[in-house]
Amino acid sequence: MADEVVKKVRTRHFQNAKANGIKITGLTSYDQLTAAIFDRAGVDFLLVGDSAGNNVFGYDTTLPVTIDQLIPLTRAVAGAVKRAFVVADMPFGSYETGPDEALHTAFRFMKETGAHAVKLEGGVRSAEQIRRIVSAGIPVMAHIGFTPQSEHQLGGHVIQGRGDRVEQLIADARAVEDAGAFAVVLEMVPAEAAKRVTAELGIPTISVGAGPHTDGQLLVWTDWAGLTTGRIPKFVKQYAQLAEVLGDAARAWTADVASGAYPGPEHSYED
Ligand SMILES: Nc1nc(=O)c2c([nH]1)NC[C@@H]1CN(c3ccc(C(=O)N[C@@H](CCC(=O)O)C(=O)O)cc3)CN21
Ligand SMILES: CC(C)C(=O)C(=O)O
Ligand SMILES: [Mg+2]
Repeated sequence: MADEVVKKVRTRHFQNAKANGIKITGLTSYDQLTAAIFDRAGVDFLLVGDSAGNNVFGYDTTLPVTIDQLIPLTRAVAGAVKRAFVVADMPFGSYETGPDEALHTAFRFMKETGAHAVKLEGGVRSAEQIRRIVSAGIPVMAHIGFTPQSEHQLGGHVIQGRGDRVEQLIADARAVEDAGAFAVVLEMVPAEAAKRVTAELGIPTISVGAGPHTDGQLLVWTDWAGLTTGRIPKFVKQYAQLAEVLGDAARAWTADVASGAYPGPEHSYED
């Protein structure tokens, strides 16, 4: 039987979705098993986030994550999808010094992983980096509002764009659109601020903790699936309780091995 032909998600899908009022969905993914599951379920894009720092490597923040750590994870995700659009997150320290460094990093992800786009943090401060990467033919997803790579400067996990500071958020949004980003993630901003940005921009907005009035939604998969055991943000809705499921399985297995219930004859080989 011939392989099923699937229409791949492209940047134009993001644009068409905004034009037609169809919501865009994204989850993070760091491995081929979850990538294939989310792809088959119809999630539009998979972000190989530097949140791998917390979720794969066990760091407290995303700051220590390197390009060399993310490349094999991104390759695994890109290799596992048939339809989803794969975005490679550029880690802290891989683009801030200027457009040359940013383009060099973007080239590494595009050549070595099979990702379809890159993402980097920052609005006005990252506009020249975005412009240079886009000029080389690489789609860029921007990320403004709360930007985890600057959490020490921002003073922790603080909601951005409240009150008067909505003007800075709008300036950041305009700067990334003007620089050529095809979409922009808004993280931890008030719903009304995200609504204003969404109305004022031509490119789609993706909310992660930015309320319902954006063109799409994104969550960190381990938060969303109840695998994260630490503090999870208010904006997360858990769609499964994987930590509980796996903990129960591990306890049942341990007990079965202790009692001799596992392995049974059906799990053992004949001579
Ligand atoms: N999208 C996203 N960004 C992150 O930076 C992030 C995640 N998800 N998930 C995993 C960890 C956990 N993080 C967080 C971020 C915020 C809160 C939190 O509780 N925030 C408060 C609002 C901020 C405050 O006033 O402290 C909240 O009520 O949501 C918790 C964990 C950071 N990490
Ligand atoms: C939370 C999203 C936007 C992210 O950058 C990540 O997972 O690394
Ligand atoms: Mg990130």
